[in-house]
Amino acid sequence: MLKLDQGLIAQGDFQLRADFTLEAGRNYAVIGPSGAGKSTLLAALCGFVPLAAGKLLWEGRDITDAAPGARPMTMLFQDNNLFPHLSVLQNVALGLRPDFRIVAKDKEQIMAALTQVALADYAQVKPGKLSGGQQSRVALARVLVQARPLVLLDEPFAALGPALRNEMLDLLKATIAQTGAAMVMVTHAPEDVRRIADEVIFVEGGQALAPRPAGALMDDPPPELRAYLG
Ligand SMILES: Nc1ncnc2c1ncn2[C@@H]1O[C@H](COP(=O)(O)OP(=O)(O)OP(=O)(O)O)[C@@H](O)[C@H]1O
Repeated sequence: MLKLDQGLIAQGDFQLRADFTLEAGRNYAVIGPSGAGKSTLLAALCGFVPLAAGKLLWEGRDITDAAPGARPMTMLFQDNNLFPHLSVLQNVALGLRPDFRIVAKDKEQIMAALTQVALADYAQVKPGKLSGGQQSRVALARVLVQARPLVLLDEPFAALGPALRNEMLDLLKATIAQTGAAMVMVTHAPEDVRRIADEVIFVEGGQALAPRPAGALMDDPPPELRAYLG
């Protein structure tokens, strides 16, 4: 589905090599030490950082130089990226129609996404009136309406307490699974890996290793991963 072919990502003096394929509908966790390059890897996949070498292929099509908005993926940002002056409905609508030209069918789709995240009654409310968990659910609804085949998340829900975080991760997994999208999530928490991931991309020593099945890897981690997990 998404192939990073002999990829090299450079940020100043920092370099990260990555060569792997992501399959449709799978959930991937990206883990590794602080500063190893997890965020940089995500930024390169979604086009905020160009590849210094190598190619990015989507179903065989070269998207190495495609602009972020032209890629088959969407990103859920840690801070939710909600606009305070817009209503919940308008914030979600931005995912569908950046020009706000919403027709009846779009509104139905937005309300369906808000229903999925249990916020249908909050469509006209401004984000500032919502709790942290509710704000995260608005951001998730915006991802859902975009219906892209790949969803990237960089430490989502980090601002939430443990119980709410787990609730959000479960909701995320269930709703994304309904769309059939694959998910790539950066996380620092081993328990998130077990909760959500089919496979793990371990980033360390200037390399993003190819995905490995999560259960087996976490049950019997290789020495570098064991050192990271502590
Ligand atoms: N804009 C930039 N210019 C130069 N170097 C950068 C830039 N952004 C990140 N880096 C460097 O790239 C390296 C990887 O950073 P990155 O944030 O991707 O790591 P990370 O694994 O996500 O870390 P953390 O777990 O702490 O968030 C670091 O050495 C960082 O200093």
